Amino acid sequence: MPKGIYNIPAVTNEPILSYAPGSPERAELQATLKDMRSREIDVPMYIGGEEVRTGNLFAMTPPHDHQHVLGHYHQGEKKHIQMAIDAALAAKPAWEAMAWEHRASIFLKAAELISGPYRQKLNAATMLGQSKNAYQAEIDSACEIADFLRFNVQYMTDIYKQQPISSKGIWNRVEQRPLEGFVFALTPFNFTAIAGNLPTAPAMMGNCIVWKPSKTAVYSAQVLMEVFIKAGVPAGVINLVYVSGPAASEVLFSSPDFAGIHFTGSTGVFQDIWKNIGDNIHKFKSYPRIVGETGGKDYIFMHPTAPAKEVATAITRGAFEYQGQKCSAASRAFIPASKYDEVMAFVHEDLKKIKMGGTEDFTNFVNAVIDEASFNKLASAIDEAKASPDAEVVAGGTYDKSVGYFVAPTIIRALKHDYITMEEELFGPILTIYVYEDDQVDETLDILDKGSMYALTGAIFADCRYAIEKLVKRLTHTAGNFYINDKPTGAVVGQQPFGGGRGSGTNDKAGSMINLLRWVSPRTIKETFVSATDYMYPNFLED
Ligand SMILES: NC(=O)c1ccc[n+]([C@@H]2O[C@H](COP(=O)([O-])OP(=O)(O)OC[C@H]3O[C@@H](n4cnc5c(N)ncnc54)[C@H](O)[C@@H]3O)[C@@H](O)[C@H]2O)c1
Ligand SMILES: N[C@@H](CCC=O)C(=O)O
Repeated sequence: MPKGIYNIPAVTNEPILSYAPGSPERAELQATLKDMRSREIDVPMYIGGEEVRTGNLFAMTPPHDHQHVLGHYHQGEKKHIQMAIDAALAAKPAWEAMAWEHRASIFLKAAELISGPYRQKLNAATMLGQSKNAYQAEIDSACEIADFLRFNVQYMTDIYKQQPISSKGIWNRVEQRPLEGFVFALTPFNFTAIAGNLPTAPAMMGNCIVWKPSKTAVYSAQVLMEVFIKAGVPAGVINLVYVSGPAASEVLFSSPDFAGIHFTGSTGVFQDIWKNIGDNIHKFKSYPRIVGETGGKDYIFMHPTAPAKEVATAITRGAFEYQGQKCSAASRAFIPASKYDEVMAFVHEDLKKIKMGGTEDFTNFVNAVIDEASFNKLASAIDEAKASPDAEVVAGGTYDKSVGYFVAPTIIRALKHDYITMEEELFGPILTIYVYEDDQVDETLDILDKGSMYALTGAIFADCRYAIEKLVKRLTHTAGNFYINDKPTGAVVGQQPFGGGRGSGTNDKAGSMINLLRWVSPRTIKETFVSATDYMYPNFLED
């Protein structure tokens, strides 16, 4: 039993290491990459604390070197999902009963392991398996995941501390119960931090989890699981399975104990999942919590007063870092006609210098896209733009999949504001620019607002405070994360809580108290110190 009302250690963001030539972290990361690349690993599923091997092996390969095998994972089938559900339900009573400070300790320890002894292993796994360069891996698989774990522990205690008032003679309390049943964490390929956050956020609040990562991010998911086990997550609390999404959904959404889904991925998949849950609603013991952060058509809007160099830099970083595979990546830009040539001149200067290649060569700014399906989709979009009378490819436009899935940073100029790549998410290093007449700011804002189903991130650039004020107001519902004079990527846990509206998701803000509140079901307790002994109220008495 707790013998105190504890405060957790002060929480701050994990510092980003530089990996500059000669730095110790660069040497350590290079040695880890060499070691991990040189051997093949065997990756089991983890169900109820047991390593489960099926012998149905799938190869894991670096997207930038697809003939090199990093190892194999054991693919499961529907019965493994049922085993994971059973394990989660079996682990639940003890986990739910554990005092919060012990849950907190486990996840704070996981953060320390990630920022310390596991830092380079998790970075190297992300670099090799998901083709992130050292900087992109560091901000994701070292800093963002450590921040999620630490800040969420802080938010958990803040939630527990929020209590109602009590009148004289009574004591009101709110108890934050975990959900009844299990939570399904369905995670995307593009951020190791998100893959780690989706199972741990509900687990921290006392829930037990079935976790299915993307098949293209199993290599780093395995390292995350190693960390969770080392940190002391008990058997059955987080069960990691590799089963196809549709097969997993069929079993999970038929279980009466399904209590919620924590999803990040594409909008189409989320909408199918929502429908599926709706169709099965009569089967569940409670109304499942549905939390999903999905796609985007994130924008940069340049006002005629904005400086060209700053906008060009935001384009290069915001659209092409991690090959544009951030849900936050700029994929459409609105540039005034008077500034277009100047902005493009700066962007061309950047693109001339950018190197593209594998992640083990630290000088490569751009690496490979995640897999062949993505490569083919991006290559087709480029070919269609080249052939279309409504578009022009004004930068990049080349691709090659002979060694890795490489697509050069590409800019399409849309000659019509509703050209397809102005509206649909491609999820790759392709930015579409629409050039507007300087005196058509209002009309262009309407196009921006109505031109896509998404509302995830957006950035405005302006050098006039009246213009900034106007744009902030006019674009209220176009982005859940809005940037003034900065690129639309790179939200930091604790500083810019992340998530979007409209088709981009439920906007439950990953790494915030709002998100953690979705994983609890509060019970209000009223205790009366001296109970009433007379049913009568004074107004019923005779004069
Ligand atoms: N809004 C955000 O915070 C955010 C963050 C990261 C990524 N994203 C979005 O994620 C997408 C990229 O990630 P992705 O390619 O891994 O997404 P995805 O939708 O293809 O996959 C996400 C997860 O769902 C599973 N899945 C795929 N099809 C399924 C189906 N039919 N039924 C059940 N599960 C299925 C996948 O195996 C994976 O584990 C982009 O659209 C991006 O914008 C959004
Ligand atoms: N925190 C990241 C989230 C990206 C999602 O894929 C960003 O803001 O760029």
